[in-house]
Amino acid sequence: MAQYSRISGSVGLITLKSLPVNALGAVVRQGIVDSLKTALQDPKVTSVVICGQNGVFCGGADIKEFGDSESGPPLIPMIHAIEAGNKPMVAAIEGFALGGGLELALGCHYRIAHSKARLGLPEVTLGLLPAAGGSQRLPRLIGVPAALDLIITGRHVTAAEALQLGIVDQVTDHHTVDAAVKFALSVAGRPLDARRISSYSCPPVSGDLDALFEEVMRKVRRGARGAIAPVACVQAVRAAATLPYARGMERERELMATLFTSGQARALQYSFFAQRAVSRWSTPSGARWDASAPKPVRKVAVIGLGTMGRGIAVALAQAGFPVVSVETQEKQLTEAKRAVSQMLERGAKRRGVAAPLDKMSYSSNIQAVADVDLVIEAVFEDMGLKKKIFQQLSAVCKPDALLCTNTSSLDVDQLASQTRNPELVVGMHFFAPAHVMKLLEVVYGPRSSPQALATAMQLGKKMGKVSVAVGNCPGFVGNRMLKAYVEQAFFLLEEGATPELVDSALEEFGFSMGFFKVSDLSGLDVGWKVRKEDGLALPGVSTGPSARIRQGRRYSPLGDLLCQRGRFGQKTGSGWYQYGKPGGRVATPDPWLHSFLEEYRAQHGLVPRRIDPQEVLERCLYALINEGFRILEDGIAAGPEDIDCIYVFGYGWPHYRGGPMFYAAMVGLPKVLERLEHYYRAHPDVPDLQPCSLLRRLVASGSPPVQKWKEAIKKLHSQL
Ligand SMILES: CC/C=C\CC(=O)SCCNC(=O)CCNC(=O)[C@H](O)C(C)(C)COP(=O)(O)OP(=O)(O)OC[C@H]1O[C@@H](n2cnc3c(N)ncnc32)[C@H](O)[C@@H]1OP(=O)(O)O
Repeated sequence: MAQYSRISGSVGLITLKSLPVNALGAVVRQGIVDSLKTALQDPKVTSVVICGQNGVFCGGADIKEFGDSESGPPLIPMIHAIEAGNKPMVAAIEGFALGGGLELALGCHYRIAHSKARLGLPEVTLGLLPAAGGSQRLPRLIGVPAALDLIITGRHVTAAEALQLGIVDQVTDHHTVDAAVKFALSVAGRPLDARRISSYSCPPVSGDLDALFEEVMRKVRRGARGAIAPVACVQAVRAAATLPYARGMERERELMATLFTSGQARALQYSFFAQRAVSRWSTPSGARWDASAPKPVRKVAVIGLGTMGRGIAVALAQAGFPVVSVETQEKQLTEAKRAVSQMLERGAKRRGVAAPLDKMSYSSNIQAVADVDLVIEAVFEDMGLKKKIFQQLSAVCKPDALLCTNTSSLDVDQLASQTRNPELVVGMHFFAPAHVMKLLEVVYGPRSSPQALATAMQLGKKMGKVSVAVGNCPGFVGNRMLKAYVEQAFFLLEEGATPELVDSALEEFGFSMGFFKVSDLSGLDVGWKVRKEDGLALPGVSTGPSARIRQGRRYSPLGDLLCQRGRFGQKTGSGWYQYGKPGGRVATPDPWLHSFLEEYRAQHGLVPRRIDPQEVLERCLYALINEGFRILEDGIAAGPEDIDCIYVFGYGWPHYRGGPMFYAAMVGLPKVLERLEHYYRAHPDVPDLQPCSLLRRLVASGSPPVQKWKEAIKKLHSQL
């Protein structure tokens, strides 16, 4: 709702009231329309202030209402009525003015912001554009280049930057509504024509306007990789720059209509709520986020300063934690100190703050962690080494310290069993580079206490990560699913595809890099080492029937064969592609590799066939999705939102496709099932293609929408 009152004798005060962020739902819009009418009709009122309750101006349109048929007064005429009003309207901005919230403020004649407020038009992140006049008013107010920057990126600006850009008229450190009322009293009776932004022309740009838009559009298309909203944002701003306001608004409406009904907007809005849903974690044993208080964490340690350890230490220091970093190899320690300081300085420069160098301390002695509240072990993926470290930590640390491992796939419970307090052991699986990547898998073992899980989840949140609680199994969620995808990519090469064909299909889908390019970048030797440890990559079985079978199922030794030839990817100058020189970064197709594949197929009696991009997508993505269903069935992830966040924030799944499980729901579960059945018939020696029983049961129960899977899975489990 919106509450109306009159204060200071002559100021009408409209307060938006809709917890938690005063979103502009139907009831709020109705309240504003009614309050506005009262204020404009009351002869005692000479000016009006619009504010929000609880220190928040407005978080924008109510995203929860987007799928529903529209009810209540529409936003655009409401904002026009505010702008057209004959009494000065002042927006009192505290907390946030985002999306429709900022558009509402832009309809006002003046804007006063608290110094801690943040403003922005983040609609692009929801697959939309600022379509309540924002794309037309903002460029008229602050100019085309600055408006393009804000609208295309969706970034929030501080009140200080908003003042500098000309979005707000005044910034206050005091009570914002009081300041706005005082301001409203001072402007009462002043003419308003020059304050109505819709009547402005965009300030002229220096240089050629067409050239500017062409350049921006080129950049946006390159960066968007198939996302349609950023492109529509540019088109809408171009309309503001080239058309009268009314025609610009028509263009804004047309573009919005296309976006609004697109699958991309639905996916991004799903993702918005999924990110919030994963913070409300639960485990199969009944532990829950709202019943488990985290332990206080004041000081943290990182063990091992390789690439991962350095990134984790930087992320912790940037989040304000004092960090003790332990590295026993002196040479590595010296290098790491320099690298960590550089990373902190670069990050600080980018964010315009002081580098938190004073948060870091270093040691080559594990005793240095004696007084910390939480340790993150980040040494090599070697179970023997990790076990030894956990034994040492258990002896050295405070008895109530949380011991975490950054393992990407090893058994967290085995490590817990090395300690005095296995309930205080959890996995914190970061993604490289750990100070950049948003994802954190928090892995609970069978003995991890709810409090340990809650503490790691909260630490992740403080580090700005999307933290997802997952159960303990080889590869957890992300890497377990990836295995099925990688396997299909190899099999497709055996059957006739090239790395270029597979990669271009995946890149066309929206991944920034296809699997083979990623593999060259991260180093083929990484997977080879794991396969050797798992008993898959065996020396001396390059021919005969056993060459392509391991542990009773189809196996492709192609990756192992490249590694045996020293082709580790970019670092050696060749892998699935060639790079000209070791360390080269530009992938070019490699004739040697093509001949090698031909010889390999001939040697193993494989008759190559034409493979189309659709098959690449179906085989790679549906195999991965099928494993996702198995993970849900096993209770390793609590719901599809958890898997989707993991893939969007950790594995480069295109954000505008929501994540693999959302994508499966969009494609249609019956279709995913039918294609998996088809491929499993063709490849009965590939168990990953055998449709999982949960997928079958969801299809049999009518393929509920993805938001209802959690409920459906619970019901299906209870029927077993
Ligand atoms: C014609 C179309 C015109 C306009 C289009 C739009 O306005 S689209 C909406 C544009 N606004 C946004 O994109 C803002 C989205 N919200 C946020 O970025 C953050 O929520 C915000 C406001 C910065 C607050 O962040 P904070 O970390 O403090 O809280 P949290 O994100 O957990 O949100 C709290 C709960 O509020 C719900 N919520 C937030 N914004 C909206 C919204 N616009 N509509 C509906 N609900 C919203 C959010 O889901 C949280 O609820 P929960 O039940 O906990 O999930």
